[in-house]
Amino acid sequence: MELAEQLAGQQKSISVAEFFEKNKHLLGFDSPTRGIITTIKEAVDNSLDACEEAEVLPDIFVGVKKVDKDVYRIIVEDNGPGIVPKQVPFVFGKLLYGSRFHQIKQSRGQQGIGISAAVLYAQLTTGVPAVVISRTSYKNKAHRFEIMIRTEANEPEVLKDEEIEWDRMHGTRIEIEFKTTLAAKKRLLDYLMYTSVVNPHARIKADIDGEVYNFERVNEETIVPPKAILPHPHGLELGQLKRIAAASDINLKDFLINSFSRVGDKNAEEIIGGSGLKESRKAKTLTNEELKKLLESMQNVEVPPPPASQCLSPIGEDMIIRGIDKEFQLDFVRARTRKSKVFSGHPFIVEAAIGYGGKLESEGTATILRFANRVPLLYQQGACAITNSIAGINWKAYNISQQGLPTGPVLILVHVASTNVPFTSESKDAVASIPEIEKEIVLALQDLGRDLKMFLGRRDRNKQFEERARAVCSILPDIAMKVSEIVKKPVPDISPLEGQIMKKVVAKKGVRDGFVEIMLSNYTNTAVSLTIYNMSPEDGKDASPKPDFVDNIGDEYNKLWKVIIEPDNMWSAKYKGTNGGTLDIRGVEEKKLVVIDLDN
Ligand SMILES: Nc1ncnc2c1ncn2[C@@H]1O[C@H](COP(=O)(O)OP(=O)(O)OP(=O)(O)O)[C@@H](O)[C@H]1O
Repeated sequence: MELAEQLAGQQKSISVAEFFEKNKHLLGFDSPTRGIITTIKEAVDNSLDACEEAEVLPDIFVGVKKVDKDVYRIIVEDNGPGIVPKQVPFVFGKLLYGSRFHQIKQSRGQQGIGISAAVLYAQLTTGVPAVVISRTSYKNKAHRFEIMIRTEANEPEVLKDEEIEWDRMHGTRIEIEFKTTLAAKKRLLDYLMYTSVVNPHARIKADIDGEVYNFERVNEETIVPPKAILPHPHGLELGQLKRIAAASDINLKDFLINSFSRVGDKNAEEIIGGSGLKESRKAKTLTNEELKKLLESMQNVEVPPPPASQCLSPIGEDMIIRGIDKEFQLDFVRARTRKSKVFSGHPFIVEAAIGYGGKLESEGTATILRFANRVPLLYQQGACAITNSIAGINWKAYNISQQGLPTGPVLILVHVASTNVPFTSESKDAVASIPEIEKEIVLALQDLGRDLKMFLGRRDRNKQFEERARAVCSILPDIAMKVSEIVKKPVPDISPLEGQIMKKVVAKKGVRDGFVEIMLSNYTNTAVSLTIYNMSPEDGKDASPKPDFVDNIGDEYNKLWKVIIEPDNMWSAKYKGTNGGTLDIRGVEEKKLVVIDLDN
């Protein structure tokens, strides 16, 4: 037999499941340690996406349990809308099956591979089927499935499907067993923490081999789910245009207006004019050559950018700051949400934050948190446009040291949200280098860098001032003593002077000529909003100014004033009495307050 014929006999098509079984690394299953993180990430992404679509506040449980020497059971359970029973086998047992591939909107999942790839990985390493429980409403019973994938056909194989009682009203639970280790526990916890930072509306509870971790929500509002938009003429490729045209039965002008984002009467006419085609032609009758001409004209005509506000859901500056505050207690945090921009017809928004101090390591590379569509990116940091953009900034201009990447107690967060995040591979680890996106990242970080520089400058000035003031205050008692010896007078009280030098709030209380006097001076640089409590036997009815509140406690009266004192200003109150009682000041840090009792 001739070689060509021999080879012809060996040719056969392979299923996508077979392909990925051989090329697990492409989907993020390159090692058992990584497999556990990828599985949890895929399942948690799906849970968050599903909750967002159903507008419920996510309550997610993540469990990792050792069942044998090197076999762990991974559990992810959510309170989302659930999945109708007839879809369950396809969602978990067929690769490239999903609801989002053709939708143009921001979502975590896109390809319809993620969770079925985890099922595939499990059956490859342990041969144990995936268990899925799902319930769509309290009116329906939950279904429990045992599912495997028939790899050669890329079709699900349902080993069991039964109705069961389940305490969740609605939601989905997946249990997968595979060979792995817990070597990546730290990274897994980082993933959960980072997920919680950018999803502050989610509550995540994790039980990692008996140790429980809670990531609480700090926002009780659900996210407004992004809406799908039509494709934009500038982001289109010939194959897509062919598919859309084949499915339409209307004339060219209506086809352009109805099938594409932001195309109206005027630019539809312009596109048709530029293509040399007739307006009356039906889109589905266009030949390949004619479609090419149409596409060229679509890309040449100016069309307003796609409506990003509908299809994207940025986290927002306030929520980013709250998310960071929740998990990292820092001395400084600022965030920026940039305006939406477009690359190749795809809308995107860059958000960024910079944090400083707190418990961040003072040495070594800055903590960098990368996110795409609210999902933390944990691998391939070096290959990511986010990292490259950070390294490309001159951080020294913002008083941050740098060795390629910035170093020191700095946290940098970057979130790229898009209807089509350009990842470098299917495992969605790194954002590809797209000039429009990189430019936005750099602008956001430079803007934040300026804020950080101002904070550091102020902090250094304060530090310097405090050191000097402390030095002066340490010699004041000696000076007071010496002067009192010379002038033969009692040693004066130097506390008010100290307050003035150290830039504190000084509160004084004393009885003079049958009146109780309370005096406050603000020597700090900022206005202070204080609550003053004075507990004494006098009811203070004649007090000037009148207390905002008086509470009778036993034989005494607690008088309360709420005041705002500007820097270098003072406030005082006076009432008839012979016993000043006690003075308690709230609203200013203890280290910034001096309270002096003039009678003691
Ligand atoms: N917990 C869940 N609740 C409701 N629907 C779900 C859940 N998990 C998966 N789905 C549905 O199953 C589909 C397939 O999920 P899968 O993880 O395979 O792909 P994906 O999330 O769409 O994309 P990607 O491969 O990019 O992660 C989803 O598009 C969604 O419609």
